[in-house]
Amino acid sequence: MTKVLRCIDLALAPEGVAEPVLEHVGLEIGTGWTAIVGPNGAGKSTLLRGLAGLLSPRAGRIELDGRDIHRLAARERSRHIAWLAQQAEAGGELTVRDIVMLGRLPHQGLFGATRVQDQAVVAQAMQDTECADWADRRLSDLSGGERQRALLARALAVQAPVLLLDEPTTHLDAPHQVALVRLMRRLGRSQTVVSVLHDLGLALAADRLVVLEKATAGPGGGHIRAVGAPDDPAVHAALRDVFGGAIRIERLGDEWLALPDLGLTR
Ligand SMILES: Nc1ncnc2c1ncn2[C@@H]1O[C@H](COP(=O)(O)OP(=O)(O)OP(=O)(O)O)[C@@H](O)[C@H]1O
Repeated sequence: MTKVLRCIDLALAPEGVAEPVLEHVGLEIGTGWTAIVGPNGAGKSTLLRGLAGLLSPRAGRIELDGRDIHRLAARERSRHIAWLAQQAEAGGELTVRDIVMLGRLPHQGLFGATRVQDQAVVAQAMQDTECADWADRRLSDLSGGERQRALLARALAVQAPVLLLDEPTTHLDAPHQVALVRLMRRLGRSQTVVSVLHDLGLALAADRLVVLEKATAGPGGGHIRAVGAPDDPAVHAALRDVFGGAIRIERLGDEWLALPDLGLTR
């Protein structure tokens, strides 16, 4: 099973943007759950889109177990790398079950015949994201959080060794955020799970954080400020720096908490 993503002196820019927003990215991401964090506009989604093979590098390259991901056939790449986008799709007339079944497409034959095992994988993915109860409803009729869970189920249904999730907790209530964190930790035991997260409290539950820093002036020039485990002091220092002192990081038992430093007096 392929598992290791490696960025080598990588520069990336969104489509149509002249200057790279991220430069000199050197990073190796293997099995486990990795959270990408950083300020708005630092390039988190751009990095994730790059890892998914959706952007051509402006410099350097990205390898999956030593193979340049841009040399993989699209179908092969989509079997190896599953992807949840930041912007939820409307889904048209498709039901939740139809949408989740699309996750099996990279594994199906020429005529897309659904196999018994595909149905079992789809059922499991809907169970893992708690959307089995409304499997026959149209995606377009669901609430924001329900839709997010259905699209997450589609990404899970790919059963790819690499799972890339851009803001997967968007629209989720607290119990479903907790369930998703537990799921990412569980999947990380055998898969390479990478998620962009704004909620630093959730990100500190990951095996590893990648902290991005925005360039001090003007567009472009974003870079990796720190990579490490949630208890790594260098990661804490980087988080405090890139968020301009707006957060405090504290330990509570075995967990690390990131709290907004509101500075309120009552
Ligand atoms: N289509 C685009 N056209 C022009 N600039 C873009 C485009 N998409 C992104 N950018 C710019 O690229 C930079 C990085 O954007 P990106 O979406 O990767 O940041 P991010 O860290 O994910 O931000 P956020 O936390 O706000 O989601 C930003 O300065 C953004 O304005």
